[in-house]
Amino acid sequence: MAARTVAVVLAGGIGERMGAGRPKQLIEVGGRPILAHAIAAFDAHPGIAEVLVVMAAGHLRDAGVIAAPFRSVTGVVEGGATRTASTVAALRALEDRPADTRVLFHDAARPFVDAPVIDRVLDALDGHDAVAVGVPSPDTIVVVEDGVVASMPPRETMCRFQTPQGFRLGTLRKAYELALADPALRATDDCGIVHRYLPDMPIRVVEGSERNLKVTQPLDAVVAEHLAQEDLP
Ligand SMILES: Nc1ccn([C@@H]2O[C@H](COP(=O)(O)OP(=O)(O)OP(=O)(O)O)[C@@H](O)[C@H]2O)c(=O)n1
Ligand SMILES: C[C@](O)(CO)[C@H](O)COP(=O)(O)O
Repeated sequence: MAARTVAVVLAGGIGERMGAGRPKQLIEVGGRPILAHAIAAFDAHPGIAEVLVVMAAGHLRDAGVIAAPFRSVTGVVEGGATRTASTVAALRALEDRPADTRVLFHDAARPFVDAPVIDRVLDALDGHDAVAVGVPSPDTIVVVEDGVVASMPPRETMCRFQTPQGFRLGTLRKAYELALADPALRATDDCGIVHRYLPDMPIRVVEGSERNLKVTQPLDAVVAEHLAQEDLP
């Protein structure tokens, strides 16, 4: 029997850049918390059997209340000081699962992930152990060192990563095992961990969506409210 596919909603951050005085995933857009939007997208998807929420310390009760109406949420666990540490908390919570389990890691701060994006990640996991979601960059991206341009990669090769990022659990476990043994570990996402510690592992990139924005700074909350209003019946 195929292993259950799990979505991990990472909500372990404190939203420093948002400066709302509480984690930004608790802010409401379109009348409900950003965290609820993110959970709802996976809860409603027929390919997702289970959702695990990783929440910032001190806010587990809030997350429990938000998650309670969703049939597929099987747990709310405490996150760590970094996104990477929060992923580790999720991996611990999933340690009894088979290595071929498909697991999708999603930023709670991306409330408008939709079914077509989730479909593309799940489909790509049939042929790959690691899958990222990306959108083309409308801006020219440059590498800056000491305040001057060090290189200008061709824009058509540039892509902005979003989430969910999908993995076979055994592959992500292996990458994290190596990463956690590295005192110089630094990463901004889980594909970054796979890329650095399992460099021969191809990471398939599938198309994301411009609506799948990450609510990071106050202006993003204004845009998110606008998008949420568009979705209301
Ligand atoms: N220790 C952390 C840090 C981040 N995240 C999650 O990772 C996603 C992307 O992180 P980011 O946008 O940076 O959120 P924050 O860390 O909350 O923001 P900031 O860096 O401004 O504090 C968010 O859903 C966030 O909750 C997490 O689970 N655990
Ligand atoms: C995972 C991510 O959303 C991909 O764009 C991004 O790297 C998260 O970075 P953050 O600094 O934790 O917001």
